[in-house]
Amino acid sequence: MAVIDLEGLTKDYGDVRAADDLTLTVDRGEIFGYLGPNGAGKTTTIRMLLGFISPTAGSAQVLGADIRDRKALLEARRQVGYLSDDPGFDEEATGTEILDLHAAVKGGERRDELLELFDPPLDRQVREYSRGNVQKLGIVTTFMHDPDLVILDEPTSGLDPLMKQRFSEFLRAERDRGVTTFFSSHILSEVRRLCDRVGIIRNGRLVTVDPIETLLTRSGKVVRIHASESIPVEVLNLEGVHGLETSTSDSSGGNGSENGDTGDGDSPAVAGEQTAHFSECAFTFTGDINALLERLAPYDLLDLSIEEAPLEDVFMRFYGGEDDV
Ligand SMILES: Nc1ncnc2c1ncn2[C@@H]1O[C@H](COP(=O)(O)OP(=O)(O)OP(=O)(O)O)[C@@H](O)[C@H]1O
Repeated sequence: MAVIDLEGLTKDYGDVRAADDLTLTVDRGEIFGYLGPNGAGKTTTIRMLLGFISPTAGSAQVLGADIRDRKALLEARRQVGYLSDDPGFDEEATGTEILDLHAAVKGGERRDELLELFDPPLDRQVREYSRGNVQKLGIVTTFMHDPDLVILDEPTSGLDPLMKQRFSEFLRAERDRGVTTFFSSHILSEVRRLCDRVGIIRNGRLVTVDPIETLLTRSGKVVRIHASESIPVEVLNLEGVHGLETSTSDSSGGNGSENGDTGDGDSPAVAGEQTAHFSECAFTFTGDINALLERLAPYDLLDLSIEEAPLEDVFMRFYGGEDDV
């Protein structure tokens, strides 16, 4: 069942189209990552889903409520937890006072349990809080009424690595209980660790919505080879070799070069002024690993590593090119 359902959702601020024809669904029990750089339209999308601003066009449903139906959305929002990128707590109030207020408005049956995990200094005024403590207080207010859906806008900003880890584990446990998470972020490593599917938004438009594995598969592997002998570069004239960098201690091959995409199937793997041989190389590989190993089999390798490409590379692939990626 779709917990969030966007259909052509669009928002204009004057001349700025902050959200452009967004269509996607988030299913029950899913952690959905909503990735994009600053100004991409993430917060605008979230604010429409919560009814803070109205769409210019299109529609959306949250827990079955049409966001344009004020009464239905208010009712649905009782089951929603929202962590803003700027919680805007009353600076004069203490943590305890803020939690009491939230509990009075929406309930707080999980308050104590959450405070065991995320422990802001409750007796102090929020004005004395560090960014991380504000965030911890925000996490408690978001989950304390045991919502079915949580919408989190950059939820880990300010948290130290230990707290980030704790928050990740907590979100996974919530998912196992059937809680749905819509998680906006520009931090790719945390999306990789946490999310089941990822939507990438850029200039208000959804560039792609994919399972995280698909993004990682598309991004390929980083391959590094170290050989005890010189290998002809032609060996890597293979579909799926990108950004080949070679070096050699061998006098026959020069000192190294970057060859760019080589294995597109049509063009020769090595054109122009590359080394003819290499003893060390690194490249991104989106092709068939078996074909690569077959090519390398005749050579004496000292080391071979095949690692997942950093998600940053995936991001660059979507953001680095032309407008209509
Ligand atoms: N109230 C507003 N009036 C005019 N333009 C706005 C308003 N709010 C946002 N925008 C513009 O809409 C676009 C999307 O902004 P939005 O805050 O949704 O992006 P974001 O992805 O959440 O960015 P960030 O990661 O920086 O929070 C930006 O160009 C922004 O300048």
